[in-house]
Amino acid sequence: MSLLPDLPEVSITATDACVDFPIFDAKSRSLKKTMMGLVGGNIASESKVPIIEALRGITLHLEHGARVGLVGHNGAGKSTLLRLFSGIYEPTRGTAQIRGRVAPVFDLGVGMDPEISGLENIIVRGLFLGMTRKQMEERVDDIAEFTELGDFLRMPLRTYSTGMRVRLALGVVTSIDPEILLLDEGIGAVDAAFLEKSKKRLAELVERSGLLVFASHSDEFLRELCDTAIWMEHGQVKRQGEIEEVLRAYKGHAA
Ligand SMILES: Nc1ncnc2c1ncn2[C@@H]1O[C@H](COP(=O)(O)OP(=O)(O)OP(=O)(O)O)[C@@H](O)[C@H]1O
Repeated sequence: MSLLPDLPEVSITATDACVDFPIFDAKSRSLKKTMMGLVGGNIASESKVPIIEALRGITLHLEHGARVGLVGHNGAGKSTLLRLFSGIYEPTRGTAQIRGRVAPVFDLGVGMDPEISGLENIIVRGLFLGMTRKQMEERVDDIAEFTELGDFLRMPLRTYSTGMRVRLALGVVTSIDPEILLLDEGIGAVDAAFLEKSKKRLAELVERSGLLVFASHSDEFLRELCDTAIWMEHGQVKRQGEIEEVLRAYKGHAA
């Protein structure tokens, strides 16, 4: 962590940050022959062990009020950037300073226990996202109603279908009050009517979050929740700016 003075209360500041993944069990000969594709990070092959340079030279500053969409091809570095912002990854080189309470929403199922009931999972998942037990107890009835799961909320989570689990997870996630909300797309498993209902709650969640970074392949969702965007390519920031402008440049490049 670097010592940067006078940063606002809620902010993300990265300076020349890199994240490398050394791959110890790769077939290095075939890797060297591989052409650089459109998809994926950069593979450095000068060293004995191939290194995937998932993020390279990331320099950016985001403050309270920022609503930033992340776009880019598969493997461009969007999820790795979100993990860097959440503190899950430390930069291999450079610095990343995160100020504020972070709610990382990457995998809706993380933090859920299959053996306990839906109601108990609501509390546990809330704690995992940085809420207190008291806050979650105050919200549990509202979340229960939103999920429309009825008596199933008293059944162990392992008895739920995928869509039922997503309903529960979305109910909890959209009830929290984060300072920094990091969203990775992954809410496709619910039926259309429930998704429509969730969009409103998601929009309200974003409204009360201090700072949002949202990785998605859906232009519609990005436009709904974000006003600026970052286009990632091969682990680098290719473009950053107003959302329509970045989407246009990204789409133009892909065509
Ligand atoms: N744990 C890991 N170990 C090794 N390489 C990884 C790991 N996580 C990501 N990578 C590599 O880092 C690069 C960036 O991956 P990342 O998951 O950040 O991409 P993404 O933009 O989120 O892609 P997608 O749109 O497919 O989710 C890719 O080349 C990927 O192979």
